Amino acid sequence: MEHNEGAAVGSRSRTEFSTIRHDGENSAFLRVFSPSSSSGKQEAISSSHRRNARVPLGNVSGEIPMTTPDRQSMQSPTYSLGSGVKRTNSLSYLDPSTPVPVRIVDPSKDLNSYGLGNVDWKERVESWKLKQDKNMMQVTSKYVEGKGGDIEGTGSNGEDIQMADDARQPLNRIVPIPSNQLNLYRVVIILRLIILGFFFQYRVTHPVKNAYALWLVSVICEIWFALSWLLDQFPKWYPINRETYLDRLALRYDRDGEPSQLAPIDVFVSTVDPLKEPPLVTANTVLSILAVDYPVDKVSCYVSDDGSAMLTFEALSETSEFARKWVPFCKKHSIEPRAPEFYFAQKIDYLKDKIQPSFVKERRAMKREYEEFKVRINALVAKAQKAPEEGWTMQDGTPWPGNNPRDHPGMIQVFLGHSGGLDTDGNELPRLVYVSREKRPGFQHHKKAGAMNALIRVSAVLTNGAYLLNVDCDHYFNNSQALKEAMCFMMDPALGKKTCYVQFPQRFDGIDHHDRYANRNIVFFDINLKGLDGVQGPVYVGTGCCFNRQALYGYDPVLTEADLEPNIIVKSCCGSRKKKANKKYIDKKRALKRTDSTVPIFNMEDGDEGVEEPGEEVRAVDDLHRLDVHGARGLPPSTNPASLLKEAIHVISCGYEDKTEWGKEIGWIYGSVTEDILTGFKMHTRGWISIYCMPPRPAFKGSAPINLSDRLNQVLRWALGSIEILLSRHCPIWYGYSGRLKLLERLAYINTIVYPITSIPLVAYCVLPAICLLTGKFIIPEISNYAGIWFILLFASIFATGILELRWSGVGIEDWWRNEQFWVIGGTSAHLFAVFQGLLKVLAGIDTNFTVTSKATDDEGDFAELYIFKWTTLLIPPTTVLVVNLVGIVAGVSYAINSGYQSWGPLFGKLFFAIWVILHLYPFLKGLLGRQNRTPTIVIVWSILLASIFSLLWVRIDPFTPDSQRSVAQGQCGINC
Ligand SMILES: O=c1ccn([C@@H]2O[C@H](COP(=O)(O)OP(=O)(O)O[C@H]3O[C@H](CO)[C@@H](O)[C@H](O)[C@H]3O)[C@@H](O)[C@H]2O)c(=O)[nH]1
Ligand SMILES: [Mn+2]
Repeated sequence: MEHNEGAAVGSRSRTEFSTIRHDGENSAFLRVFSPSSSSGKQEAISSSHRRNARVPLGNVSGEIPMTTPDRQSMQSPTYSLGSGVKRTNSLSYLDPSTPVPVRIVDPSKDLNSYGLGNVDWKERVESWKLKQDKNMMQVTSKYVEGKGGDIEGTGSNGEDIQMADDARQPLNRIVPIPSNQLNLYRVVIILRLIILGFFFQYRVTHPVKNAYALWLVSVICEIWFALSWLLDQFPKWYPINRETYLDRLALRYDRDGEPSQLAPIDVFVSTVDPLKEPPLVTANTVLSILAVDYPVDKVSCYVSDDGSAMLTFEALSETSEFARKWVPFCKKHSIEPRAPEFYFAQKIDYLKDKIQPSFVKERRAMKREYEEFKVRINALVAKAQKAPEEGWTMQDGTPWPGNNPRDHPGMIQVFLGHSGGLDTDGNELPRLVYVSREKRPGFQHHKKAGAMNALIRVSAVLTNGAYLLNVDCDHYFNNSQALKEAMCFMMDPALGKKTCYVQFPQRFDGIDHHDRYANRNIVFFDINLKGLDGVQGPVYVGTGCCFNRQALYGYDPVLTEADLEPNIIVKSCCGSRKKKANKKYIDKKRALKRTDSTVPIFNMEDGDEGVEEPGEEVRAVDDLHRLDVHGARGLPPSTNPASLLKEAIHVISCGYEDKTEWGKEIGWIYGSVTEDILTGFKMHTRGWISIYCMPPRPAFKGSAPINLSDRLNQVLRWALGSIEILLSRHCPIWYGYSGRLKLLERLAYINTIVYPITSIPLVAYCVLPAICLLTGKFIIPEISNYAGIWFILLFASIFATGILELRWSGVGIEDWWRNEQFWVIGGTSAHLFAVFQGLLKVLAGIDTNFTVTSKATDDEGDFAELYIFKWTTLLIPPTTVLVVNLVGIVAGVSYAINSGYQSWGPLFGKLFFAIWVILHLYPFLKGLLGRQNRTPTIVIVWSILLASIFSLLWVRIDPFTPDSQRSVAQGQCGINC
């Protein structure tokens, strides 16, 4: 029975909101948008009603105190129904007659259909901006005072001066790649380009007479490959590395004994399916966030549950309890990583490094606590395996509102935080918020992008951090300093204003030693993204990314002429504290003042007289930097929590985004299953830059699908997402010519969306060797010495660029080779399907679904996962390519054997070609054959194959037959037998 129908009885006219108890222990409150009427019709309150809605606050404060630590009742909050308002039948309270242009992107647009959501939202955004501006001014004046004090007041103290000096040092710097490496690399690229020109000149002008079609196909393929090489190569022209200075960040914003000035950050975790994304995995991620090394009152963790699962909710409740012990333990002993599962999986050598006995003891106790926690979570999971007929019920007998994941009210519950009780050391914990946005049939929910946008709004209402960081539920903080790393860029005077996000590379646990299916994507993360970092910044990859809230709201960055300079700060820190550099700061300031109306007006010149003073430019930068300090927690403490929650529930209702720019210009952008690429692309076209941050200790770690079928499905989704973008209005080939997207950045985006198309020429090219072997024809006419040189040079230049690239990036040859292999495997399977599915989608309007990849809890160990074999149609094309080439080899070799010596020469080319294909598909073959103990099958197949080849060989080359006889035999056989 649907929860809706039952709950509708009588409740309809009684209440709007149900309040969940708020107990002393948990201090949690959940407000649930009440279920719809029995008719199942969509309902919501009108705006006027909503404002007047009386929230049963009395119930919130007058809770039954929890005296017994009864786990069950702690997990299942009780509802108490208060008197509310009547509902009306309007779907949403967006009043179409009220224009809500918060920010006009396109003035030609109808104002009524434009806006951030509604009047409330507009007010919110505007007050947010105002508050920020106010904060900036406060901080600025404070700083000016402080600065004076540092330099003159406590001037006698040398240390203080030193400190003040240090505090002005840049927070990050570009570590250039040695220019000799880079220059050689560039020279080789240019040479390769020239060689390629000559190569094509030869190829195009020398058709193969007896195999015209083969030649034509191969040349077309080669031209496409060359084009895609260009797209891939040139965005890697300016690779850079970066370095951060956490100590300077602390000196500047987080000094001991002073209130921290670090900006507040809201951290988002997305989860959807507790069966594929085990609650223990999510719990570990959440724990690593709660234990992060950042002022607790400046971190809030939002968990989006798109599956509206009571299991996720209860697991989170357990997690919040366990955090009270876990967080102080992490902080006391400064352990890493702060996700317990991965921390305890580390081997610790107790004999090394004088580990304190007290630590050993506490660690052991904590490990036991964690194991108990795990047992509780596993019990919840076990209980959740089979849903009761009537749906889940909470402890007090109230039905779980999310029983139908496609039709349920919005739910929010706040755990921990300011009023949520303290940890075992008596310290406050970061806020933890469970959010499950409303879902109703007939509404587009936009998958992950929709979930993220709901979180943007909820967080704006509840905590309003200046920055947002989002992770997938399986990507835990592996480095507790990650937020500070991001702040080294976001709070940097030179970069902060124009940086839309700081992307961290994705790193993974639990990948098989040889990374058979290139899951780690090392080439992409360590070569391509480093290259983009030197252009306009890395693409957004969906997780481990810290955003500027302003950029997500769709604002343009503050751009000035000085922005053409890559990183002014670097220059000053590298010693050239010259007048010229100094002038630039001043220029930049002026420009800023001129162009940016959002910057509060205060006299920046005041502190800046006497430009001659050494270090002055740095101070000027500091002033600039003041503009970058975002507001502290955006909400006054007096704000009524009940009304806030009410508003928060409202902003996650499913009609909320109707007729707004959410998903079009604001927030995560809709229209592709790779919402990440699209979202980042939009920001780059607005002129924002992004930053790639690779701390030595990886900031985040996730899990990846290590079995063949799951991996192919993941790659299929990514490729499909790219095709969706290619065929949308946001296609980087046509979109965004405002002059703010750098050319090389555009090339990179074009590359990330057209790459699936390469699968078509790739499949053709992989079948060609087999055809050649079977027909005895070839794609290249007999080669002259002159032509041969171009072929050899081409191979040499390809090889040389590869090697040099590996050198500057530090990527290993094995990773590179895996990447090459998977390029062929993915290309002949997933990418090919993606092209057709994508076309189908556009032509027939079939929606693509987001198939979430399962995250193994890795209890089996031994990479059992690697050998899981699931049949998918994706396997057919590569298998065919493989078999055809094997057959081709056998046919070719036996043919050559039959035709004698002179046929071996031409055969070589074809064989080489076919073997090239097979080598690339080798990991795929392994995946097809499954676990080691099933190998006999392949061994048999191979042995039969090899055996026949060798026996044939033996017969033909028979060393006992005299030469003369053999040539006779050849003559009889003829060429085309
Ligand atoms: O309706 C949905 C579907 C997915 N998700 C979440 O999206 C995330 C990514 O899903 P996953 O199956 O792990 O995809 P991956 O291929 O591993 O993810 C990469 O690629 C995705 C784009 O396809 C990005 O969204 C991810 O951030 C990026 O890590 C997970 O946290 C899911 O819970 C939702 O919140 N709602
Ligand atoms: Mn994932």
